[in-house]
Amino acid sequence: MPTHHLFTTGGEAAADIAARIAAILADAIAARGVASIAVSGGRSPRPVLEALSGVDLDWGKVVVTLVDERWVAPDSPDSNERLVRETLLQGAAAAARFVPMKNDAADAYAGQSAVEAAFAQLPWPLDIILLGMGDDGHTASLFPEGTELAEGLVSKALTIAATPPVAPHQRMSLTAHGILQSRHIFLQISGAGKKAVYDRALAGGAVEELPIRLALLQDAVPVEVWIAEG
Ligand SMILES: O=C(O)C(O)[C@@H](O)[C@H](O)[C@H](O)COP(=O)(O)O
Repeated sequence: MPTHHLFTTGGEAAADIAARIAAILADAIAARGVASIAVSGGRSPRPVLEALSGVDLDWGKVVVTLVDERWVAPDSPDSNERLVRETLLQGAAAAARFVPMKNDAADAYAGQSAVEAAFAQLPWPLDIILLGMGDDGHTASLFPEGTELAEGLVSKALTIAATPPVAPHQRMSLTAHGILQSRHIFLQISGAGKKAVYDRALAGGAVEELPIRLALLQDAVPVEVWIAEG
């Protein structure tokens, strides 16, 4: 059962998530000399990443990567790498080592083996995986009815190339296996619509129906969920 943190506004939730992330990263540096986090893209993480950027941490010992990426140029407005560079990797936090999920391959399928090789070098288990959830219950780029969903749930690889059924751009995503190679899973939920989907996911059922269940219906990795009303 996840631990829940309830807030009225997304801003309050974001500040609290950033503080929790900072504390875990600091503990990881103290214990192992390195800290690692994979963050999601989309809208939800932006205020978290901005708040985290201002935290006093030994950023040179922090590895930052992504939960998923859209297969677009790193300067595209749709690039999650761009989001992370513009928000988190500023000021002192620019000293963190960023590991991209996109390379120069013509498409995500052609680029996957090089991404997998780069990800194999990360310090697994990662300290924190920061997930988001779509209105359809997808997490990372593991979409309900996605062609690659079944493989993404059982693969022993860390990453998978995928084409979303509806959303734009080919994706590179962590697999379920990759997401569960972590010490902490954090999830951000905001608004009544997503809260309803979240409650349905938590109540149990097929992971294929609501892929966020891959994180919620397991007890190997502790999960914390920040729920904001708006
Ligand atoms: O790059 C992405 O699109 C994601 O990582 C994706 O899984 C995201 O977390 C959800 O779609 C929620 O997105 P919002 O936070 O924008 O609602």
